[in-house]
Amino acid sequence: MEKIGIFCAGALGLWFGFKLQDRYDVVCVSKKRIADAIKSKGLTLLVDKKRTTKNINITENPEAISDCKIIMLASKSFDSKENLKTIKKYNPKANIVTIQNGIYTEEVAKELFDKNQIFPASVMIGSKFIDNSTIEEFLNEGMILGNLNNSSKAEDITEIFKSVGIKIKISDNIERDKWKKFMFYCSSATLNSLTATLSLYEKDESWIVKRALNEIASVGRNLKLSFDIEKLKEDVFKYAMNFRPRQWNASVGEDLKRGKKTEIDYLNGYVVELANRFDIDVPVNETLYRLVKILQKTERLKI
Ligand SMILES: NC(=O)C1=CN([C@@H]2O[C@H](COP(=O)(O)OP(=O)(O)OC[C@H]3O[C@@H](n4cnc5c(N)ncnc54)[C@H](OP(=O)(O)O)[C@@H]3O)[C@@H](O)[C@H]2O)C=CC1
Ligand SMILES: CC(C)(CO)C(=O)C(=O)O
Repeated sequence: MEKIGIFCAGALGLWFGFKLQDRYDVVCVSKKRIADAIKSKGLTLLVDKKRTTKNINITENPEAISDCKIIMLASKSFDSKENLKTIKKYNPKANIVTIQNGIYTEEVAKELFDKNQIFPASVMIGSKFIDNSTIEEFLNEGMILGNLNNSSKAEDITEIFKSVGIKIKISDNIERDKWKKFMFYCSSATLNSLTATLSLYEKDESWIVKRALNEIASVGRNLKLSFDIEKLKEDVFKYAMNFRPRQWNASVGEDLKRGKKTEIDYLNGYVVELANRFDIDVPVNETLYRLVKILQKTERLKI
């Protein structure tokens, strides 16, 4: 049986660990506070107020990933480089699934690993911490997985996820699908993080979503992308206008509420960085970016 490692399992990584351990040999590597809590109480998943608790294999020792065939990197983007180096140290031949929002982690992974070991995923599953041993699923629209080299391994990994009931599709162009999520995040999820809005189709929200997407497309036109950024922009806008979550706690907002560092430098901050490179103005993305940075400092949203 394939052994699967969830490296740096937090809100989303633990969700995957919870599902995958039903059929596979899974080890989650987490911070000590989380590993200790789950070892003593089990991991509880809350879905629509229903609680299920399971015992999962969890440790804070990174060596535990050394015999895993598949490793899901589940840390935040700002930790990607360091954690990919740790994976390389303990298991240089592993197949690595990257679930980070944004497009940065795969860039680093390509520098450290062979392309056919990297399986980028775009995840539309929302999970947040209630406490160190309890997570809540608040959104489940499934995920898309792809690979950087044509290989049948992505299909095998997809089957593993499917076999435990995870909604998953295989991508015919994972660069496009990662950008799709990146554009949705920067235009819409950052807005949810700042305002708690659930209604992107309303006048004020759609005004921001549209302009943020136009700016990202203008930046994207300067890059060598393998897809039509104008079409993707239209697709993301349509998706956002039809998005009807009952609950939505975007991760940047969750981090602001907890007084934790956010991934904004790799989201709207990355749009700003690219725009500066090409001398383009991206005022809506830059404002969203700077607002998150200010809130990180003032802790105004901290509960
Ligand atoms: N949560 C969600 O709904 C979604 C998240 N994503 C993406 O998934 C990624 C993970 O997000 P999320 O689960 O919310 O983030 P979390 O912060 O909840 O999880 C990451 C965990 O990794 C831990 N960590 C960091 N370094 C190490 C290490 N060396 N050893 C052990 N643990 C470590 C962190 O600890 P500490 O907190 O102490 O730093 C944290 O507990 C992000 O890139 C996000 O963009 C994508 C879709 C949805
Ligand atoms: C929950 C979801 C899918 C959209 O906001 C997400 O990617 C995140 O918040 O990190």
